[in-house]
Amino acid sequence: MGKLVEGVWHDVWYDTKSSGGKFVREDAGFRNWVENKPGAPFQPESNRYHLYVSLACPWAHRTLIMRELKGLTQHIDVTAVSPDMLDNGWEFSTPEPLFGFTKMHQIYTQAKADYSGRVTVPVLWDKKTNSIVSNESSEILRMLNSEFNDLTGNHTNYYPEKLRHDIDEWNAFIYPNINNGVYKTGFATTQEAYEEAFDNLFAALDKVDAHLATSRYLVGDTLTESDWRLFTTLIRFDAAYVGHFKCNLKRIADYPHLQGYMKELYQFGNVAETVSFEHIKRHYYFSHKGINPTQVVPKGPDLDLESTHGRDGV
Ligand SMILES: N[C@@H](CCC(=O)N[C@@H](CS)C(=O)NCC(=O)O)C(=O)O
Repeated sequence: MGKLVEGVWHDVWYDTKSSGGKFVREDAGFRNWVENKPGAPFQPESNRYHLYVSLACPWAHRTLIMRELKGLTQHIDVTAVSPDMLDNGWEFSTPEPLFGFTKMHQIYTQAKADYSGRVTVPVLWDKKTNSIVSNESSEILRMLNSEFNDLTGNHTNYYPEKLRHDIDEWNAFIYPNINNGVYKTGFATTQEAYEEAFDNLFAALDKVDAHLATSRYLVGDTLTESDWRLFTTLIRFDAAYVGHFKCNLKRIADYPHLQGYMKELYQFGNVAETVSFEHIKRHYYFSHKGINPTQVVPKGPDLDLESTHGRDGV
């Protein structure tokens, strides 16, 4: 774990001292867009882009899901990093295919030799300009959702115009309280910061569970990007966050509606193939030595994800 400072790798853990024990996530550094319009520098083209992900990472996972849902698997290839993120940050267990690099920070300095900032996944790489289009998953998600439609013929829209208000509202609620809420709970270094994040997280899960009692998905009966953004945290919850991040008031399996909802999304299309509990458990329990010094990875839990989700009547 570390960061680049003017192109040089430094091994440093997150600074929580300057924020009273609270974990504060840094903004992404590359914010360009693939756009299907004349003259745009990043055009949607088959085999032009490469997606670097971690199968453990919830932010990267949502881009991987969108790539599947939008029929982009034969147009955008993927490289997954090793689940172990230690002194060198994210690494490749075998050299990655584009340059033969063994470390993710080399991809960043290949794009910008004097880059300063954290080296995060996902990264959408452009083979044509030899640069990073974006390392912000929420924006990569939108590009995959809409900009490659002419190429794939897949016009399913997970961010439709008429539902944007509700989708934006759910995203604004779920990101700080749930997606990042589990990290704020797990990375807190004071009792107060931990308890505040913990209370906030479970209040948010209670609210979503109650909503799902009468609503098939977050926004009525249409599956939207908000569902996929929530899903990647839910699917990691019982396997990693309950134990490793001490998010242990309840498991998702204890929630009457969240559990069935999560199972329905898991069973949707090829989504199950994007989920790797091996990477998820190994990454969290093995990489965060400050939290789990023995690096022992738990064998369980036994998750029941294949049985009927029971959501058809909602
Ligand atoms: N804003 C980014 C956040 C991505 C992110 O924080 N990814 C984590 C993995 S789950 C990471 O790569 N962390 C490495 C680090 O912070 O040094 C996004 O959503 O794309």
